[in-house]
Amino acid sequence: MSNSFSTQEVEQIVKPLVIKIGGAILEKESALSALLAVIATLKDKQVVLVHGGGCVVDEMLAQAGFTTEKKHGLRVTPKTQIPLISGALAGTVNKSIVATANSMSLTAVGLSLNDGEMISCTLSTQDLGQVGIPQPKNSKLLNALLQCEFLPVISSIGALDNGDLVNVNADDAAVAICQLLNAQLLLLTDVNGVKGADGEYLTSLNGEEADKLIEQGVIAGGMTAKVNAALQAAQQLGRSIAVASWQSPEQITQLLDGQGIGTQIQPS
Ligand SMILES: Nc1ncnc2c1ncn2[C@@H]1O[C@H](COP(=O)(O)OP(=O)(O)O)[C@@H](O)[C@H]1O
Ligand SMILES: CC(=O)N[C@@H](CCC(=O)OP(=O)(O)O)C(=O)O
Repeated sequence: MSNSFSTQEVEQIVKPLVIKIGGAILEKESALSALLAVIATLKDKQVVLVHGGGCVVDEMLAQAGFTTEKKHGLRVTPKTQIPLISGALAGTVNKSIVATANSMSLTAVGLSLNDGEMISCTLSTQDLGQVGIPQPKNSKLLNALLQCEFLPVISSIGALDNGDLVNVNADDAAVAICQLLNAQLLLLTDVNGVKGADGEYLTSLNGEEADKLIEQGVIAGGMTAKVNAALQAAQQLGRSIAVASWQSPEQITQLLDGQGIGTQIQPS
């Protein structure tokens, strides 16, 4: 009997799905559970979660009496703040997502970028302190975990070749994990996608349009880092990357059915 799937559909089915969640989901326990409940229904799909937690870092730094600054959506990270930032992201946030997932029988495993040498980092040249630029390195650990049906949950703390810890923007971390696995990528945030100059959500966005909107200040803050990360992934993988909301996790099944959700960031 011949099957009726196109090559593209078959690729879509067998590729792992990397889902990046922004930190704000952690402030809404029911949203995280709702997302994990949808992931639990994707029985034949290998899923990897990459998470941020910028808002948790903001709170912890403020509590410790530190001020913090962001440039183009990236946190300036003095070396002295690394213990606190890595403790927040690779510790508190990562362990609490893993615990919530395991309470829902998802058999999650908490990791950071340097575990199993998945991702190597170099220091950003943008004068940001201990901020890392991630590159895919070794997929053995992730492939083994996925084959054994674990749900990997990855924080955006990485390391340089000399062993120093670095803070990586979580959208950049998700792109590197996606490249490592040649996976599909979905960037989930607290809004329904990227808004254009008229304040309406865009269904599609290419590099040229994005540069203009960033220059005009229409795309700002954390959305700048996200759009730049998505453009890089779209360009490298030769396919569009969705930016959508974690507030509507049921959209994931639409994405897997080949429908566009949120804003599709296009390769140029
Ligand atoms: N053009 C834009 N369209 C949508 N959101 C934008 C835009 N420009 C800035 N933002 C802001 O970016 C935020 C998402 O970025 P960020 O807070 O870093 O998300 P996450 O933590 O999910 O990575 C939105 O909540 C919104 O306030
Ligand atoms: C270098 C850099 O900016 N690192 C980010 C890492 C966390 C993150 O990206 O969190 P969200 O996805 O919730 O924004 C930070 O310190 O906030």
